[in-house]
Amino acid sequence: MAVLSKLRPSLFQIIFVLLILRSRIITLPRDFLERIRDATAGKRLSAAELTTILQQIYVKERDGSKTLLTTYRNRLRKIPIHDTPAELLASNAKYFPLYSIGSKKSKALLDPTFIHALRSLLFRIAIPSWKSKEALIIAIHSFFLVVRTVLSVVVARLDGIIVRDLVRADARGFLRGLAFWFALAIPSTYTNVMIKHLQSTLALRFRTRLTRYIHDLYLSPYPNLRYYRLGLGVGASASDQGNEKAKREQDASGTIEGVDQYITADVESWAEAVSGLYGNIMKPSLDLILFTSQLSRSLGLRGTLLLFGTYYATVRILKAATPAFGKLAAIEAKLEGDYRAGMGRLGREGEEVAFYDGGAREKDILTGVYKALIRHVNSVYKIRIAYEWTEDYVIKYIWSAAGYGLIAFPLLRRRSSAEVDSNMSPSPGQSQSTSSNGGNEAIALRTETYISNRRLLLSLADAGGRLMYAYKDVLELAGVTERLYTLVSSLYAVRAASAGLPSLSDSGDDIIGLEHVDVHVPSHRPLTDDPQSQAQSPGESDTDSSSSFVQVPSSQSSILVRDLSFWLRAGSGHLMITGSNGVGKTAVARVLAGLWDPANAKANENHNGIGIGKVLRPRSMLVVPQRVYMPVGTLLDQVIYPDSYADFLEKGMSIEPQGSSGSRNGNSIRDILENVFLGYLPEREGGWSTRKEWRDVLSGGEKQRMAMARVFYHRPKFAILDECTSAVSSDVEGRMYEHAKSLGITLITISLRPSLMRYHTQVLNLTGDGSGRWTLAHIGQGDSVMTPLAEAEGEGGELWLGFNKEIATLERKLKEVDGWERRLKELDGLLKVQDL
Ligand SMILES: Nc1ncnc2c1ncn2[C@@H]1O[C@H](COP(=O)(O)OP(=O)(O)OP(=O)(O)O)[C@@H](O)[C@H]1O
Repeated sequence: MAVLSKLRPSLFQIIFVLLILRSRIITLPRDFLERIRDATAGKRLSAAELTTILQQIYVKERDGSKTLLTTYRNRLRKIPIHDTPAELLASNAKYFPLYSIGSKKSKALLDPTFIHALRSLLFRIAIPSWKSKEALIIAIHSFFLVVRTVLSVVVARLDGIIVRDLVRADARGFLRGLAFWFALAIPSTYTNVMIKHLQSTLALRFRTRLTRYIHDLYLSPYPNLRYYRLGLGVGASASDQGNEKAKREQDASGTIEGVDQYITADVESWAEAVSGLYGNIMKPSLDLILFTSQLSRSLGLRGTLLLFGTYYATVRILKAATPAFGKLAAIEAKLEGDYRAGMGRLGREGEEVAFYDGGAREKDILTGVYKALIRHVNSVYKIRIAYEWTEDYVIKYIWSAAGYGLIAFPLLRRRSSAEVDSNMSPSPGQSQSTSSNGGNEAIALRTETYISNRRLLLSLADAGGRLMYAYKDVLELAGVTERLYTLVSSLYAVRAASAGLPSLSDSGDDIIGLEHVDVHVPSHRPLTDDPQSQAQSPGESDTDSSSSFVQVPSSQSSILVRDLSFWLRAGSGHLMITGSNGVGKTAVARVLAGLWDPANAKANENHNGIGIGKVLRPRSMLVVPQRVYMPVGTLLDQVIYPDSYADFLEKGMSIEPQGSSGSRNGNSIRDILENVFLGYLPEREGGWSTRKEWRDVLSGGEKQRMAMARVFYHRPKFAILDECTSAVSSDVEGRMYEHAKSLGITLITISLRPSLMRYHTQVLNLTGDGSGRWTLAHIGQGDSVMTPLAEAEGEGGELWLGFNKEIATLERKLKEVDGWERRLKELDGLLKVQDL
């Protein structure tokens, strides 16, 4: 009762009112609620307004942040979104060096690398500061956990008191105890609900923090382009000898497989595991401390020592029986990712598979991947049988037996002292009834001690069990932590395009070109072959991990084009790049766009102005790739990509032409579509704001024309067109080329079509004989054939002489057309004379 008296009625009242408010037992009238919503969340929007908002998606704020526009119950909702500051992303890099965690001992719970990884993810990303909302939630969560433990002790005591009053046949005491019991139930249940709620909220917040952080890293703009360059082969250092799994997980090229699985499922599992783990460790630990201190009062020193002995034995037994849950969880996540990636691929390439009628083959592939997953999950289940049996046996039975022993100990001790007392005969003044009353009281008190201790012991067993589960959870968390850490550290390890090279982008905005560049297929390898130096230890985390990796030619033979030099000033002409398939034409575009670094990029360090491996990359350029990308969104989004609707509005452009049709300035999206002969699309597809799977809806040629529409919308100074009109008819292709030139766009075309040559002034031919040779020539007008600018010997030159001869022949024939027409008229005249 002493414990209960400490709880003031005012606390109960406060909790009760809070509980009622939270559970919304009192509901306010609907009209009244609507009025409150109108006042706080703004007026209801019309259908047109809703459509506009859905199209706009977000507005840009002055401070660079964005406000997401969403609708809820037909009202506008604004959600401010702040990107992770670039300085924070950069300063955190030192906390994520590349190394393989969880190595050597699979069950090593306190493996320093795991602790480092967990600390980095937790305190650098999930809880960025102690003033963050997450920290506040943890504080409130901790408060409820403490309240819960205190309430458990109170309940155990009350339990004992109720039974004691029952044994005493004290009706008033029993009813009073019952009243307290009901009163205690309110804060107890509320506390339980709040603990669960706060845990879920915390998990969600962790997930959001991590997701945003990883998005900011992964979808980094040029020059990092991590979403692209990660796929080129800068993965975690899989060469750490102890980490077989990491090795398996990275394919031969060193990329991380199934990044989507890491960013979606793994982030979610990690957030849930971490938030759950806090409660699962904190609560039972508190229980253990508090219950043990409560119990030790009645158990005495020997009993308490026995209790600790039981804890120790339990930990030893279960540790020995615990399998490597972390590893198993990580492998399961990887296999899940494989299966998910397989399904995703089929979804994307459905039509291609259907043309081949490849369903059966795809089924085989997917079944194989699924079987591997199921085999693993099954084996985990089997491994768990032995573990869970041991756990159950130890926690339920050994602990219960130890509990009985511990409870019996003080009771039997009291009994033996009572027997000593009873052996002494009662004094003559003592009546029989007094002695029987004293015996009843003793039994009642013993029952109270027994019931309270038993409840505390049961709670203790429960706490012990949960701690053991928490141990298993930590092991599983280690697996997901390893995967997430691998992802974040690999993202940090991705080197920016030509990082550290002074040459890139300093060409101003007017020149595009290459100076003595060796083009190669990039292959990322550690600077050193010594595996120990690649897998850093957490202590070495201060070193910049990104400097450990460089792009190096995988072998000399992988050089596609050697010592390539050319440049083009905006408006000074147009270049065509040609050569046979696989010779490296697109590779040249990749180097120009900064996706691939030149093989000899580092060599220009000491080259006083003479650019070796130098890329002249203007800011205003657009590359239109072979495969047209169609983003999710409206028809308008297809034209303006990668601009958003907000950017489109900012540029002051309109969808439909302004003013009369005669005074069109070509600035409207309608005009742009007309120029690529897609003017019919808005009407056909149901308007500009129609959302469809455009990849499937548009034909191959239409997609390519749409890609050209993007060029006309953005009007870059330079456009690299990589066989992006191969499915377009030659007349439309020609007109699009003419229009691009009329907009002042300097073209670099990669194509095998000789007919396109007429739109260019220079031609770069990659010979494709394995030597990396090339020729660059002017395309002459009229009779003059090409003029070599820089020439290397090879067969490519002959090909170009052939093309130019053909052009010269065609042009000669065109000149003769007038003569033929004159002759035709003469013949017509002669025939008419003969008829007369
Ligand atoms: N990411 C990559 N990983 C490995 N090899 C690659 C990669 N990208 C391209 N290659 C190789 O580089 C070579 C040149 O490719 P590129 O795409 O530049 O050829 P191309 O001349 O444009 O060919 P095509 O005319 O067929 O489009 C090819 O042999 C190709 O297999």
